[in-house]
Amino acid sequence: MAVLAPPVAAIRVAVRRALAGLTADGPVLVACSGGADSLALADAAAFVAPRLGRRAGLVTVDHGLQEGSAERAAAVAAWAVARGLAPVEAVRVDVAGRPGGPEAAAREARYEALVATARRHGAAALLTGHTRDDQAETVLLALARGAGPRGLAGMPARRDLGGVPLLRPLLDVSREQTRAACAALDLTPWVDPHNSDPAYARARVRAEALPALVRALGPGVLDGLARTARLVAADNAALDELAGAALAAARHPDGGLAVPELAALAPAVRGRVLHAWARELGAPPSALSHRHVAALDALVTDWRGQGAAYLPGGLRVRRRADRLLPPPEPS
Ligand SMILES: Nc1ncnc2c1ncn2[C@@H]1O[C@H](COP(=O)(O)OP(=O)(O)OP(=O)(O)O)[C@@H](O)[C@H]1O
Repeated sequence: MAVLAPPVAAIRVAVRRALAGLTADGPVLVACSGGADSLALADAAAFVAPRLGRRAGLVTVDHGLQEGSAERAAAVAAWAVARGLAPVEAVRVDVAGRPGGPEAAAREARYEALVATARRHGAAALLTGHTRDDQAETVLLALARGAGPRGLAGMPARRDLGGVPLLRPLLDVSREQTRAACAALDLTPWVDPHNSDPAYARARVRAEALPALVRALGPGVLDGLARTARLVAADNAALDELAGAALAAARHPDGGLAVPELAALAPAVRGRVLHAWARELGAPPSALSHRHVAALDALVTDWRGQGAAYLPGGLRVRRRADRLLPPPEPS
């Protein structure tokens, strides 16, 4: 009997763990670019899911941005069908006319298409191939831009994406392992030229910063960064729970928040309460920064009769007496 290559076994174990926790019916769908990470993930899902009484399918998105992208999508889909995955879809998206840079636009279009496809098939979950290396890059980038705990927690292993559970089974698996698994399985991954394009900060972190850290500090750096993300995520969950209770306690029936209640909170909890409230008021999370939350905080802790704090989305929060007042309803 042929011996199973260790990286193939490790990836199957990781996928089995992720799928074992699913209770909803329906297939799981692997989001696959054809790169080594998501190809190894798709192969493992094809092996593991039927053994857990589930179907595994695959969806690959063609952004139409690179020469030959349609052929790549078709090749990934053909491989998936041959591998026994079902359902299999290659979805073409239109990236033009979206706000932000081309990378952000492609990402937004991709996630929209992935969620729509998952919903159409009643999928129990969508799986992506983010690895421990992606996590380490994310944490390093977050540290470098001075992110708070939310950024340092990196990518969660599980989150909700428009009503569909998004799972990242490979967050403890290294990129070296996904490449080795593909080689052992005789799979030829697609190599995304963007991943090595020095125009992107992440590509520079991948090609230069992380290898330099590994040379200086040893190979444990990648595991260390990923572990930091896990530890911070656990603290975040606890602080978020405290903040949820504190927000409920500070609410006034007029939709405002009671300043004395807010002032009594630890700064870390108060910041989260104000962040959550700003989101509730309609501030787009992607535009909501530390600066906006600090302006709200100043209405509580540095009150000098100043004017309103402005939030993204054209929202204005004022303080009157001992209350923070939500923006007036648009007339
Ligand atoms: N075109 C695509 N179609 C479907 N899923 C995608 C596509 N591009 C990325 N993904 C999903 O998002 C994950 C992260 O993609 P990203 O490009 O950030 O990382 P990557 O390290 O290049 O991954 P991979 O080696 O699998 O391409 C992938 O592992 C895959 O699950």
